[in-house]
Amino acid sequence: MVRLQVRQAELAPFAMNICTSIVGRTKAEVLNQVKALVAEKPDVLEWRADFYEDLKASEQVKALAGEIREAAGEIPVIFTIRSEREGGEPIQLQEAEKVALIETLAATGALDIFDYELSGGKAHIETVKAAVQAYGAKLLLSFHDFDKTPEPDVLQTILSDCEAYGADIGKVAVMPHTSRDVLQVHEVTLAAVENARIPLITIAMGRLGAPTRITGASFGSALTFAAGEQSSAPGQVPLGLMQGVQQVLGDDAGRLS
Ligand SMILES: O=C1C[C@@](O)(C(=O)O)C[C@@H](O)[C@@H]1O
Repeated sequence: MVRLQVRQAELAPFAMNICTSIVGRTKAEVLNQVKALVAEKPDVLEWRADFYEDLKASEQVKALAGEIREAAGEIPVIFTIRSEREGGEPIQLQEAEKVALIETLAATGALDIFDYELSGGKAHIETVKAAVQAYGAKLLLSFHDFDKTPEPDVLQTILSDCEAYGADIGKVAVMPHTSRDVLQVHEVTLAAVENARIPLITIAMGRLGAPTRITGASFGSALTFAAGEQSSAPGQVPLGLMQGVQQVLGDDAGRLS
């Protein structure tokens, strides 16, 4: 099993690193959120740039990425433009413009990991991968289904496609409707991580799926997303609570007896 190497790697294999998302609409909101979140010491930050109001102004986006980097210090930052079809905010960019923006941002060296959706297609994935990896950042290929939990064989294929398409990290987030759906996310993860050579992140969203955000490490998931000032997807546990839980799960100070 491959672990995501960030700050709390020593907690593995019992606990997960925790990521929290910046979802500001304006520059001021983004920077205020970064400042507030950094003070809470998440292991990873995600800039959900689809929330940002002016993605078309690439020079401003570049400058803002630099300011986020500076404020984040040592905390790795994921750059994400979640598409509307996969649960993101409406944006003004076409797919090719999104890819071009990622290329521009990768070259700045300000961001550590770039999330790109598998549904963007092979050609775009190749372009993003080349740009991101050329500048020493990591490619995270992702898949989201806000309506349902796909069948286990479909989920399995999606996770192996992430690796086959050259990702450094793979991620799926799906919506469960039954407890069996939740169990399937864990089962698929357990099977997938046995063969994977990259870290995998799996999430069942919503209230029903919330246990996967807490106990994912036991089944091989590498990272969990917790709510910062605002949540970025349904079912996220507040950051402070999640830190407490993962700390207890991950340390060997005898708090679990
Ligand atoms: O892909 C993910 C996972 C997520 O959707 C969640 O369910 O926590 C939250 C998103 O911000 C992130 O990009």
